[in-house]
Amino acid sequence: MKFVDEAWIDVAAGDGGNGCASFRHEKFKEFGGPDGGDGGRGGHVWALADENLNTLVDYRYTRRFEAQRGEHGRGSDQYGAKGQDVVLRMPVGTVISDADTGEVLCELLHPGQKVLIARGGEGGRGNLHFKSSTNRAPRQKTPGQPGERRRLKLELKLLADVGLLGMPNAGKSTLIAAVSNARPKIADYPFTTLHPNLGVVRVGPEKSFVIADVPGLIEGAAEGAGLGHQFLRHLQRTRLLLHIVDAAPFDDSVDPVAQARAIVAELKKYDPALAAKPRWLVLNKVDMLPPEQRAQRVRDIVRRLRFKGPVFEISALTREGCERLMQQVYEYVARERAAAAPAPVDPRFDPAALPGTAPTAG
Ligand SMILES: Nc1nc2c(ncn2[C@@H]2O[C@H](COP(=O)(O)OP(=O)(O)OP(=O)(O)O)[C@@H](O)[C@H]2O)c(=O)[nH]1
Ligand SMILES: [Mg+2]
Repeated sequence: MKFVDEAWIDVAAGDGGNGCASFRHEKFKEFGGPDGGDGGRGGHVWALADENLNTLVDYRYTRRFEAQRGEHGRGSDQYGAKGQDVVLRMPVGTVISDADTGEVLCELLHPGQKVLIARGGEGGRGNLHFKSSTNRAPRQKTPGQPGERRRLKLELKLLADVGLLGMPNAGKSTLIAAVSNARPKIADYPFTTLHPNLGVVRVGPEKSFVIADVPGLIEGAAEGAGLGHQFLRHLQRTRLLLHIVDAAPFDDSVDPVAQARAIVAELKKYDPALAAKPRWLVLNKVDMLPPEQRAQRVRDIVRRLRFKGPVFEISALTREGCERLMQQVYEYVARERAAAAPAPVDPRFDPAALPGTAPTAG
């Protein structure tokens, strides 16, 4: 399932340092020549495609990036130092455009691709360059040029790493709302979610993954019951499924184990490959279980399901256990990403054909 992650940032390259007007002062020499050095170039701002990143969520926290200005030139032929560059790491697949004009500047397509997004100002010239046969003592110097400033829009189309699976009302949307930036509709009636929702879960700086909330599945979905199972195709490219089970159904006649089994049966009917995907059992609504019965009820469900994989007890409502679950999901996803083959390079990509993308020597 495709999802667009967006961010707006302001970038400012460094201004160039000013050139200097100065004259040599030496003992016993009345007229020293000009010795004012040039200002240094301001730092550039670059975008760098990093295969280890997969969302732009970090750019929602820090939105302004400034490269260092160039140093001013000084006397005694001293040139100002260059300002330091800033390199912004972004996921492969990020499209960078000018937020004001809408013009697409570039698309980061291969890991390691580096693109100049704001050019540092050139340094000014010192008076040592202005010496001529007619002017031995020039006072001219030029100021540094301003660094480029732009407002950029970053866009990334991405795929969900993790899918939520479960009966209507199990609490899938409540969970995604508790842990991610997604704000789906939540209600105490089945089939509240009619369309898949995606959210970005951030567990730390540059540590995030994408989670998909799909409409609830019921027994007979393969034959079209409820909303059917067409939504399951959105889960096919995920790396992990979280099977959300309501561990404390309001109606006592509802058995969480039977509900969980029905989901697995539908999954198998839809696509055995999907059923074979890594799946963790997430028992939700544990806040509704009487504390003295909780451990026993959980053990019972797991034993009767003969579930062998990881089991989590959470309350999407009170958020108990949610953070720990997301940490573990992140670690799992990060390991899977590292093991996956690097993304293939798009042969259509030609940096020269795109405006503003030709990396210049920095
Ligand atoms: N007590 C309690 N209630 C919860 C918990 N999680 C969800 N709920 C409630 O359960 C109801 C259904 O939650 P949703 O998140 O809409 O369920 P869903 O799985 O997305 O349902 P569909 O979109 O219909 O498939 C809502 O009234 C939630 O407030 C929980 O951990 N504890
Ligand atoms: Mg829902």
